[in-house]
Amino acid sequence: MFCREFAEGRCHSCAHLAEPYPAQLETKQHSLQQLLEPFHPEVLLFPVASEEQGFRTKAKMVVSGSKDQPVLGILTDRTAVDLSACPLYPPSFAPAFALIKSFIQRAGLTPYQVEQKQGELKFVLLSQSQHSARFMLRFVLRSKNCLASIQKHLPWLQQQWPELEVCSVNVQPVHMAVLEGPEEVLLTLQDVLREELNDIPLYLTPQSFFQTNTAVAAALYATAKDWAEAIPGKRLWDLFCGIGGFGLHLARDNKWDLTGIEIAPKAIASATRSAAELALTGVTFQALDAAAFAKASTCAPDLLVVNPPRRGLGAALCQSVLALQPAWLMYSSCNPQSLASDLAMLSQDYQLSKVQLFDMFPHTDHAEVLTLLQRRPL
Ligand SMILES: C[S@@+](CC[C@H](N)C(=O)[O-])C[C@H]1O[C@@H](n2cnc3c(N)ncnc32)[C@H](O)[C@@H]1O
Repeated sequence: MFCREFAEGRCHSCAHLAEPYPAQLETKQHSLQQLLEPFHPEVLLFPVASEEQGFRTKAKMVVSGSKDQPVLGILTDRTAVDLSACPLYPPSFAPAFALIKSFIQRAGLTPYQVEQKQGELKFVLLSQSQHSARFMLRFVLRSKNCLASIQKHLPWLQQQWPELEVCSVNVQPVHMAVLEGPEEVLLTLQDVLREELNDIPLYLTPQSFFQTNTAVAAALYATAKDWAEAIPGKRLWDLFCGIGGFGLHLARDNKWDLTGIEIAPKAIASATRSAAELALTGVTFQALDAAAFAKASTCAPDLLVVNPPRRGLGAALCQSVLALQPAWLMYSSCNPQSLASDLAMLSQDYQLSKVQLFDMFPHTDHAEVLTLLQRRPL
């Protein structure tokens, strides 16, 4: 894949872009094998490859430059690098970024300048449904000072860009490297972007997590469903369920009674909507802290699915899992290091049965890893 910003040394986000993709995958698999060697995995499957470009369906752009010449991309050593032609995004993103820049000019949105603590527009966040090709756009602002201007000019943007389905403003007043704040102001009638993976409807909302590589996420959920098919039992928990990707795939044919737990209420509303659309019975989604839920539970599921943020499960939740003793544990991780720390605790009672790498983040050192663990015989 050719990238001008990489070739000319301005962007280093894809650290391994110069290596042929098969070699990148081989290196990642080798690192994973070494990292998980102490846990003696019974089966280490071949990695699931990604498309080499056009796979990233979610963009987080720092806005810099000026309101007349905005730059969407990254800031390295205080230099603005425009990434609106980044080949990681599908081809439909470049024209969308061009429209967003015109909109910034029209609405007079001054980019936030970190050094001077001046300006309003911090980030632009853009997601696209690969099912409908429609977009969700979010402006992260320092305050609501520009809100009226955004509202005034939004009909122009919608007219130019009929695929824009959801638009909102996030208010992030704090001067620190936090991407978004708690307050979200919805500007369109639609508040969800419908995605569909393996015939499962998923509803993306402004403040809910969704995977960055939709095609690899589809393969990940399909594999999780496959692995779960051979597992006996009825009770399934999906902790850190987000908008329900894992749980909904597994519960699709009503084999499992599913409890999905997630901290973000909007994500829980999305997951509940999908379950209703699929007419699933025996499914509950609740907005709760996963560790508190597990600690307060006395009855273990037969299969526990976990997909925590980068920090992993941590000691408290691992202790709850060891106390509950579910027969099977499926752990999907976006951070092999925290996965290994958690496995160091869990492996006292669990055998690592299967491992597979899903290359959600090509050209980087990051990897998504799906693992299946079975409780050792008592
Ligand atoms: C890596 S994402 C996985 C989401 C989902 N499983 C998916 O496939 O899209 C981690 C999720 O954990 C949620 N989360 C973070 N802290 C949490 C907590 N303490 N309890 C429950 N959920 C939490 C986040 O909101 C996010 O949706």
